[in-house]
Formats: sequence, C-alpha cells, structure tokens
Amino acid sequence: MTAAKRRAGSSGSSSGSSSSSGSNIGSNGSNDQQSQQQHHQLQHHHQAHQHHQEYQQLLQHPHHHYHQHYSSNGQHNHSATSHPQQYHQRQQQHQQQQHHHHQQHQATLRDCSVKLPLDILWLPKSAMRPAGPDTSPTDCILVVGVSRPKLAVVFLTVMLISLFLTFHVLYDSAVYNIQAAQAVHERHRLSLASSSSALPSASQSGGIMSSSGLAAASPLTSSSNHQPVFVKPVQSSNQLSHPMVFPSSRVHFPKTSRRLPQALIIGVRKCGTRALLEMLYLHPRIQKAGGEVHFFDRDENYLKGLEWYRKKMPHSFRGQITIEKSPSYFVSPEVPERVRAMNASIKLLLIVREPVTRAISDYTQLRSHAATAILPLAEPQNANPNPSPRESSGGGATGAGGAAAAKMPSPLQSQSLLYGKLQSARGYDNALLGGSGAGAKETKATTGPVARRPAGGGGGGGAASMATTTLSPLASAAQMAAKSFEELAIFPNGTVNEAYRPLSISMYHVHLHRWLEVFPREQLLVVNGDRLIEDPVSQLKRIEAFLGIEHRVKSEHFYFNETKGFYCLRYDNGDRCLRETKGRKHPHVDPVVVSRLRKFFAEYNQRFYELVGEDLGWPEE
Ligand SMILES: Nc1ncnc2c1ncn2[C@@H]1O[C@H](COP(=O)(O)OS(=O)(=O)O)[C@@H](OP(=O)(O)O)[C@H]1O
Repeated sequence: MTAAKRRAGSSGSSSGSSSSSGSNIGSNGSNDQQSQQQHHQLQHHHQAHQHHQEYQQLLQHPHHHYHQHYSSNGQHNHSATSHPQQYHQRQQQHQQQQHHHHQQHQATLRDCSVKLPLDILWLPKSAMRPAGPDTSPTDCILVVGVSRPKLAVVFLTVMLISLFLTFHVLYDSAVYNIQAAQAVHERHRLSLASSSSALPSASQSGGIMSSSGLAAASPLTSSSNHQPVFVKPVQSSNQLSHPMVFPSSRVHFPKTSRRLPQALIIGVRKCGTRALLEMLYLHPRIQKAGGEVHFFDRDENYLKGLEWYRKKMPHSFRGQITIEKSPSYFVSPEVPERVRAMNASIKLLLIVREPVTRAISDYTQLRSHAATAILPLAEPQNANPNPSPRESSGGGATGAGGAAAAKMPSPLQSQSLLYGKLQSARGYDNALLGGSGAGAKETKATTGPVARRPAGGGGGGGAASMATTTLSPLASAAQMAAKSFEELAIFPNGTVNEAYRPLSISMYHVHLHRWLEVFPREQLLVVNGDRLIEDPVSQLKRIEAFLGIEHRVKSEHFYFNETKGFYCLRYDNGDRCLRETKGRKHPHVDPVVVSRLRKFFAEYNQRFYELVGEDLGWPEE
C-alpha cells in the first residue's frame, strides 16, 4: 500500500508535469497508450486507496448503521471504479448518502443532547470501540467539551457553593435539634421536680403557675419555693426550629450549653423577684434558672464548686443571658465577695418595694407556711386510713409490695419531712416570732430542735419575752400562725422590733452597703417593685437597656387579670399568671402600726436613696 501510495503520489506530480516531460513520453511513443492506461489505473488505485482510507476512518466512525451501509456500498464502489464519470457520480451519490446518514446520525444525536452552557454531546459507545456484534445502539457515553470556560467555572462554583451550604444547613440543623431536645428535656425535668417539691420552705420564693391550675394539683407544691417553680409547659417542637432556616422568636444561635449566670436577681425577698424573672424570660435573649439555686448563700452548696452551680443553669444559646434569682443573696453577708470571685463584671438586679408593705408581705408568707406545716400534722391518720402493715410499722417502704408506699410517704415519714423543713427554715421562719437582726444570715439549714433566738435591741415584752423558749417545730409553727403582724413588729412599749426579720430585711441600706463595697454602682440596677406591679413594661425597658439587650418585651406580652389583681404573662403558647403564692391577700394591719413603721423606716429609706442616687418616694407615715 505504501509503495502504491508513493507511486500514486509521484504519478500525480508527473501528470501535472506531463507536458514538460513530453520528450520522455514522445521518445517512448509505443508505450504512450499503455502509460496513459497505467496512469488511469494509478489514479483509480489512488482514489480507491483514498476511499479505503475513508472507509477505514468510517469504520471507526461512531454510527453503527452508517458503517453497515457503507460496507455494502464499498463493494459496489470497487467494481464501479472503471469509469471516472461514473466514479464521480457514485462519489456524489456517496456524498449524498453520507450527508443523509450524517443527518440521520444528527437526528439520533439530538435525542441525547443536553442544552447546557457546557457543550455536552451524547455519543454512542460504539463510537469509541470497533464495531462488533455486541454493540448496542442504546449505549451512550457523555462527551463534555467546554466551549465557554468562564461560564463553566461560574456554573461549577455555584454548584459547589450550593452543595456546601446544603450540607452546612443539614449539619447545623442536626446539631441544633439534638441540643434543643436536651434543653427541652431539662426544662421538662425541672418542671417535674418543681411539681414534686412537696413542702413549704419559708426561705424561698414561689413561682409561676399555669392559669389552668396545673400547679394546684399538689396542695403543697404551691407553697413550696425551694425547688424550681417553673410550671410552663414544655415548648412545642415548632418553636425549636432551626435558627438559620426557620427563625423563631426564642432561637437565634445554633449551639447551646449551660453557662454561669451573667446577671443575678439578688433580692429583695417579696418584692417581685419571681415576677421580674418570669417577665424577663419573655425576652428571647434571656434564659433563667428554674429555681432558686442558693449557691452563694449556703455553704453546703458553695463548697460544691462552680461546676455544680453551672450544671444548675439552663441551656442557653450564644448571646443569651442566663439569670438566676435567689432573694436571700441580698441579705447574706458573704455573698457579694463570692459573686465577685465568680464574675467581677456580673450585672446585679435589685428589686425593692415600699419597706413596710414588703414586711407585711413577708409576714403573710411566713404565716401561710406555718399554717401549711401544721395542717397535715394535725391529722396524720387521715392521710391513709388503712395503712398497710409495712407502712404502719414505720419502716422504709421496700420490697415487692412497697413500691406504692415508696412513692407515697407514710404519715410518720410525712411528719419527719415536715419537721425537717421547719427546722431548715427556722433561721428565717423563727424570725416571725421576733428572730435575728438585720445582719444575721437569712437561712441556714441546721439540725436539732428549733430554738428561739433572743430578740436583739427591741426591749422587753411581747415577742421578746418568748425568745428564750425552746419550741418543737410543731409548737413553733403553731405560734407562727397565731401571732399577728402588729404583735411581732411592735413591742408593747411601742418600740419597733428591729430584730424582727421581716423588718430587718426591709432596711435596704444596711445590706446594699455591703454590695457597694464590692461592686461599682453601675453594675447594679434598682428596680421599683411597686411600679413593676402597675406598669411592668416601663421597668422592663430600663432593665433591657441595663442588660444591653434590645427592647423586646412589650405591652402585648401582658394582660391584666381582674381576679388576681395583677398582670399576667402572655407566651407564644398560652397565658400564665404567677402562682397563688404571689399576690396573697395581706392581713389587715392596724394603720397606727403601719404609720409607726413608716416613720421608723423614713430615715433608713433616705440612706438607701443616697446610696442608689434615686428618691423612690416611699411614704414617711
Ligand atoms: N404580676 C405579678 N403577679 C403576681 N405577683 C406579683 C406580680 N408582680 C409583682 N408581684 C409581687 O411579687 C410578690 C412576691 O415577691 P417575690 O416573688 O420576690 O417573692 S419571693 O421572695 O420569691 O417569695 C408578691 O407579693 P405579695 O402580693 O405580697 O404576695 C406580689 O405583690
């Protein structure tokens, strides 16, 4: 083939120069015709060879049908190469057929084409391998040619970014859902713990109650302030949507963890500390500890360390502020230093109320707790008229039949539980009978019989005359419930019993002084508790500014409940009022006593105004 090709090549060139080589031809006249024939043969051979080459190429050409068709014509062509004209006709025919097949081929290709910025062309697989019996016309391969590289790069970049974002959102969503589920579980656990808290503790405060009366299911729960008192139902899952994808009112950040509080409501007891915390919790940037943790004021808790305290905190998102409230912090001398040791830049909220009203509110709660403690003791057998032998033996409820008894304490167990509560509360509750002075610790859990403390600085008579008596918890509770506020606050000689705890706590300046020795004034905000009752939004606006969070708690979050006489809270998933332990009806107090006490407090109030730099306008008689 190569020799023939070479020859054909040289004959081609010689035919072009036949006139110039005419002498050679002329000199060999006998061979002229033969050489012409040879020349034609060579030409035909050359064309046949070209054809063969095309045929070989076409063998490798993609289309199967085309190859078959060409093969059948190939033979025919060989036999038809004798006449050039015929050959040209056939070549034309062949070209037309080729064109026709090409169009057919194009039609087949169009079926697989994809219109994209990239030039993507679907070709049959057979185009990439020798034709054979096993080739199938349906087999396709994708040939991608980039005709517009810039567009292709943009296209690919967009694709990659979308892929990355999709993955990121899915990942964050999964992480968030796990953490949010944990947070909800924790809230639920706290609310259960709250409802199972069965006994009153005078040293703690109450909480919020569902308006549907959920908390009232346990009569003792309502008076217990020790355990978390949050009875808000667990948030529905639709409020826990992914913050990036479905922003909700409470959720803005994907990760949660328990954080030490960045703000504390340090007191004052009975001034609206619970109302303040629950109202602040309406703000999406606020998380609250469910109950009063008493970390800084109780040595047994403080010794457990900050990690213990942190674990008592709720889950919060980055950027949220965790707040805990324990009103006894305000009056416990060691607390300011301890708080500073944890966080020197912590924000402190102090809610105060007109001191005499606060003292009466305090007395009302103490008396209520005492009465609650006495009632079950008075009728222990009624709790279970048919006790099982195991229960009546007084032993612990164990074993197969003891499961129910383990849940329901026996009368004896109930009694000892109540005694324990009374004893642990004695540091404060005993003050109802004229207890310790302003500087004394508000609460201190101790064991042993309740001992009346001598009334300090108040003179003789009345409550003070009982001070040396040692009383059993029951007797103490009975006395607590029997004494009037007037008897406890004013001695028979007309002097004020300054040591009476509800009064000593109302001497705000004494306690605040200690805090301002440790913290700069700017770190403490004084909230007017009387105004919080009348106009919560105005006070909350001040607090939001103090905490550095946007103003979000508005009037639509509240409605006035005529029955309670207080504003109640409007959450996304329902309305709630504070428990009935908040807003108890105060006993009637002799106006002369009230006036006497107001005069007594006037001087102390002035000192307090000076400390805080604001006149709160409390009446002086
Ligand atoms: N909205 C609303 N609803 C109900 N009660 C409200 C409200 N706002 C403030 N208050 C007042 O809160 C008082 C109880 O204060 P504290 O929560 O600090 O009490 S405690 O120290 O925690 O026990 C409680 O005191 P008393 O009225 O003496 O019971 C209320 O007057």
